Amino acid sequence: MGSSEFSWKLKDHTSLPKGKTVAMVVLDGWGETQRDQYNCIHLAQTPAMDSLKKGAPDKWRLVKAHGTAVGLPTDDDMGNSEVGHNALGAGRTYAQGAKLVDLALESGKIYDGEGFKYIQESFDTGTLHLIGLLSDGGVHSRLDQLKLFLEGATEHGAKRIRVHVLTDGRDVLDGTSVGFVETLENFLAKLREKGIDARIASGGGRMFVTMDRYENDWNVVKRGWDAQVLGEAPHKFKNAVEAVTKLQELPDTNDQNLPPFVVVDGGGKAVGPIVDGDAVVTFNFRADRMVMAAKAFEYEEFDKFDRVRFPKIRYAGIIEYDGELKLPSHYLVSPPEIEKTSGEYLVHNGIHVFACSETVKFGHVTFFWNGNRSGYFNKEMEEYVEIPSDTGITFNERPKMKALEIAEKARDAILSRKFDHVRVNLPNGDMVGHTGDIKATIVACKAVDDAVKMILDAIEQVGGIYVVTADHGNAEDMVKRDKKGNPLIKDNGDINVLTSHTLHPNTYVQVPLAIGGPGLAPGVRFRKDLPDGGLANVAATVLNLHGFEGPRDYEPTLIEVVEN
Ligand SMILES: O=C(O)[C@H](O)COP(=O)(O)O
Ligand SMILES: [Mn+2]
Ligand SMILES: [Mn+2]
Repeated sequence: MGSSEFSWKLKDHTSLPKGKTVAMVVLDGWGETQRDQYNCIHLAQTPAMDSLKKGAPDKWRLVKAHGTAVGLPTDDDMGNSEVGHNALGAGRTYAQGAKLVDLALESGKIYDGEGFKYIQESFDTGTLHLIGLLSDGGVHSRLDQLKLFLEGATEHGAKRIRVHVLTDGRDVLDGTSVGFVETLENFLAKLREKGIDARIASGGGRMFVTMDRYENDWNVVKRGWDAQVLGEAPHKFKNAVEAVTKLQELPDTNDQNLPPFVVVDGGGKAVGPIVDGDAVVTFNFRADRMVMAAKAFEYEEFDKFDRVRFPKIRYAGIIEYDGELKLPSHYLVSPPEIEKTSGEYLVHNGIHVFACSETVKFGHVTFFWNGNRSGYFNKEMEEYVEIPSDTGITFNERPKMKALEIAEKARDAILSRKFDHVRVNLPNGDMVGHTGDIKATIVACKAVDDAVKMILDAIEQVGGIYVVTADHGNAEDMVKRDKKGNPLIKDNGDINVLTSHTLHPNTYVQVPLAIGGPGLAPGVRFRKDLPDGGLANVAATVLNLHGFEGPRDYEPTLIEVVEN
């Protein structure tokens, strides 16, 4: 075989042995920053993670998990699970959805593609519906992209437009949704001045309406379907600003879990249900929380809930959400082609893989890890275990989530000696951090630490190796800060709670990376020459620990072996 021909076979590492069980533990939303009263990791008892830190600098270090280091448009973009797990699994960074949609809108190429031409067929007689997350969070979508697309679509023939908004408060501060809705309303008013019939037709909070993920709770998608397609919701308003303002006043309600509403005309009739002949575009560029809605819009055969009406529409995603399922079949921008991920290399090189998390993060260690592909590479070599998440609650109500159950599965997988690579995501720091509940987040961090301990103990027993890291920050800082890093305090003395991931001014967010275990060969330590290493460097590092060199096109390994 010529040297230019591709082979899945990895080169043997020059000095590191094969045959060690490697536990790959990802702490979701666990960053490193100052240890103050807003740092829930610091406030919690975390002896296992604290002891790993003592290994610095040879066995514990920080890695970048935000911005361009994970393929986001700028270094002012906080990290997130999608780009973090993509980088961890693929060993390289890719221009991600946010960036690809930016480029397609900027160049106008978005309007030349098959996907746009497909929906354009509806513009003469039908309505163009846009459904997605309304904020500038940049994790799932961005308002500036929505505005550009609205403008472009009208220039390319759209005459009647209905926007179905999902309020955020999770990637941006809670309470900001009214402002985003106002901005959009003003923008649509300008389109109306130009003769375009453009309005907001429905809405609801992202965690309660439409944006469920990994099939945790189809009721969430159903609520969206009822409002967007059927024009039915428990709350009816004359306009969306009034809707969001009023609904927020309900007890225990915030932007994330706002109940669904529809906008109605003077006669009480919904202004924008989706009907035969319409076009629908979901404008979130991130897949996980749009896949379920995409299935509802696309699949003829569908039994997840009663759709009542299945209109004959032209549906496109702003991007393709699942390359394996080819979902949706029409899309406006091609997704990053994430190929030859470390997970695929592992199974081609005889490594048995076990991956586990609970539902809300299950796809992170499978779908995202494997380059946005659902399913196994090789069923004989892999086992993916999903522990059902609690549904119908916000996670501050049960902050321990399923951390213990995940750790038990990982422990059993390690002790069974059937697997060489045991990968888990521990969701608590992130999922509870997003609720903004500091007390609950402290409990969450302790639960994560207990889980880490259980996994490290199992690794100890089998003489294995552990790698512990995180995908981005969240629980380590729960307050919104000014540019200098000082907490922003409201007039009434309350803090401005930070529900989103973190991006610490000056240092930016960095996450820990620790290696160790009895199987780690003597002399293995972190290199000193890659201080800017990021999550994408972890894949080659892990392949080394399995006894292989990383592929040549991967970001370099973070470890070296020195003579003792
Ligand atoms: O989808 C979410 O829950 C948040 O927008 C981002 O969180 P994640 O990137 O950790 O999933
Ligand atoms: Mn995450
Ligand atoms: Mn998160």
